[in-house]
Amino acid sequence: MDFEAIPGVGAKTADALAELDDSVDALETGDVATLARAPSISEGRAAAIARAAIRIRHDDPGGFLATDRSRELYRDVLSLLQARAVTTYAEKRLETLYPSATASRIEEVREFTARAMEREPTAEVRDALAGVEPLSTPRDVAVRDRCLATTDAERYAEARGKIPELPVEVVEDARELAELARGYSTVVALDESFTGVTVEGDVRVEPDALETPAELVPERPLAFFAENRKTLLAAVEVHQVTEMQAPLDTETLESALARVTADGSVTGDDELARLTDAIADLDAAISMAENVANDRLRDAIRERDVTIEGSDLLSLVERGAGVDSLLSRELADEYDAAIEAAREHLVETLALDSGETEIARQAFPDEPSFPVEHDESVIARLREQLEAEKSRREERHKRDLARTLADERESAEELVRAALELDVELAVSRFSRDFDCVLPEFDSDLNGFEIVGGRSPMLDVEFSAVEPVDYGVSGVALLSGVNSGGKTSTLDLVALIVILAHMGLPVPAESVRLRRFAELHYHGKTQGTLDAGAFESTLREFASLADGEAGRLVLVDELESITEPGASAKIIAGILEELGERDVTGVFVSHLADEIRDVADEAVAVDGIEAKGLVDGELVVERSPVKDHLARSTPELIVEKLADAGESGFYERLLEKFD
Ligand SMILES: Nc1ncnc2c1ncn2[C@@H]1O[C@H](COP(=O)(O)OP(=O)(O)OP(=O)(O)O)[C@@H](O)[C@H]1O
Repeated sequence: MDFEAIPGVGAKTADALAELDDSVDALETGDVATLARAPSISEGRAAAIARAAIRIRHDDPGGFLATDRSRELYRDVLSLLQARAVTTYAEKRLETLYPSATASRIEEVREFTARAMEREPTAEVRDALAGVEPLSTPRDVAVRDRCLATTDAERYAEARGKIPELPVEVVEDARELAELARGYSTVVALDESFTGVTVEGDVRVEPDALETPAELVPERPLAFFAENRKTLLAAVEVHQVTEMQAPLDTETLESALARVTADGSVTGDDELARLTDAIADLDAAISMAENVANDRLRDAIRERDVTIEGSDLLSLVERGAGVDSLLSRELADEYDAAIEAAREHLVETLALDSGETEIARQAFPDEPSFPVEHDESVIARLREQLEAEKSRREERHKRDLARTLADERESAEELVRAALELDVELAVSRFSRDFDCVLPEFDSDLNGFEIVGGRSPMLDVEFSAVEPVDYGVSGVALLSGVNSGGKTSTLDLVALIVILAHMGLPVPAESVRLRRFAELHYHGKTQGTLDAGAFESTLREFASLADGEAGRLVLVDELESITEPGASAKIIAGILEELGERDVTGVFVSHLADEIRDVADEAVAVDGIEAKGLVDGELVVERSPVKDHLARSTPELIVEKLADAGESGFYERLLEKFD
């Protein structure tokens, strides 16, 4: 794949992507976690690359979010979704969902969404997902207790290339092979010529061994399962609690994984456990056995009255004969019993088998001496024997396990991928459930949007307290209304729903119909009057807005705050006229609806968020804008209230000015 064809991917990034085994697949599926494993590619960049690759696939020019405010809202939407993901993978993967004007992309995500909305995000599955992580590549395996042997230089090179995990040795003859067998628990001879040769130790002649590397180094296929054991088990659990169809037999995988430890060794075999314990306890057991013998002998000596004949004493003194000879004469039986107790202690503590017992018994000398000391070379031999037995047994188990698991790697990868993808679906499902969402309906006959019962999850009130808003606009409209009536919140709601709809996601409303927009231009409220320079550049921005392509949705919040009210009304009227002539949908929030209507050449639609009245000094607002209705302003409402109270004729006369 030509990575450089992806917009924003230069030669360096393309090289980094090429270093990944599965970058093509990751780009195809939007697997941001995998892409971010490429050298020097951050997660944010990986998400941008994945989005760019998706855009190429859909021939999508991008740029739907045309202003800072619309981009800001998109980030907010994304955060709401990401907060509902369990795994980091899903969080990153959600970043590949972006608002698009391209039908095929929207449709692709809508199919995913329809599936996602069916999913039940139970606490059980979320708990199971907490243990699932993207699979990691196992570190290189190095085996030290097994080696390959050959007499042939070419064969040597081939073995080094094919089996880098094992040491490969060149030998001249059977004698050197035997020597090698003393240093390794298993030697695999690769030459036919060794067939029939008998040497001591575990030496196998296998001329075809290089053809079956997994038999030679079962550690190779096992390393993947060992490294990813926890994730694989969690992925199995995810499949079990959701009753999702698994791509492999989960019971077989579970019982195989129960025999692998995270560091790649095998467990679950009593004999192996015995050998492992014996090796670990050997030093402690030998010194305990020594103590047993010495304690017994010490007691025996202490209790004994020794009568020594003069000639013996003379011989001891003159010839420097050791006390040992006296010991052997006087305490031979006690010594034998003490040594027997020490040997038994060693054999029993380490649970040695008969072959090992034979070696272990030699650790204590038959010749009496005090204090009793073990023979370290015998213990070294015993240790070697135990370690060799352990290695061979372990290798056999690993080979068994490798046979069970080797062909399951792809299915295991699929198992984890499915669990991680489920988390992406569950995040969408939770979002949809938390905010009572529906899938919106795209309708090419509309020149705007129709929202019924829309509730924004981004307000500064609890979602349960958010009042539903019905609002629809076809063409261009002004939105008037009382202060704090919810005009900005309505624009936010429209933008939020439009962004979600163009991402292919469900929207927080009872129902939504809308046209597919080309771009979203949302201009938030400007803070205060602009100086001449800033005013000029804002005006330039709006000129390009008026000239831009068809099919846009333009949302503008109180543009009048950029300059004095009279000039603002004229500017807004001018922009509305331009937009009205093009195929653009627009909502302009303004307190100057009356003034704008006065200076506009064409009729301007005005909707209004109306206050139903004042209760305890608080406005009671009907949040859904009333169509074709200029809402009364807050001052007007207050004057009206005072006039109704009949306190002074002044209020009645003042009220007339508002008509
Ligand atoms: N649909 C709604 N449900 C519940 N509360 C809402 C809703 N819409 C708005 N509000 C509340 O009203 C407050 C004011 O809303 P908003 O800022 O949108 O009003 P505004 O009409 O734009 O005000 P201004 O004229 O001062 O710009 C919000 O902070 C929110 O607490």
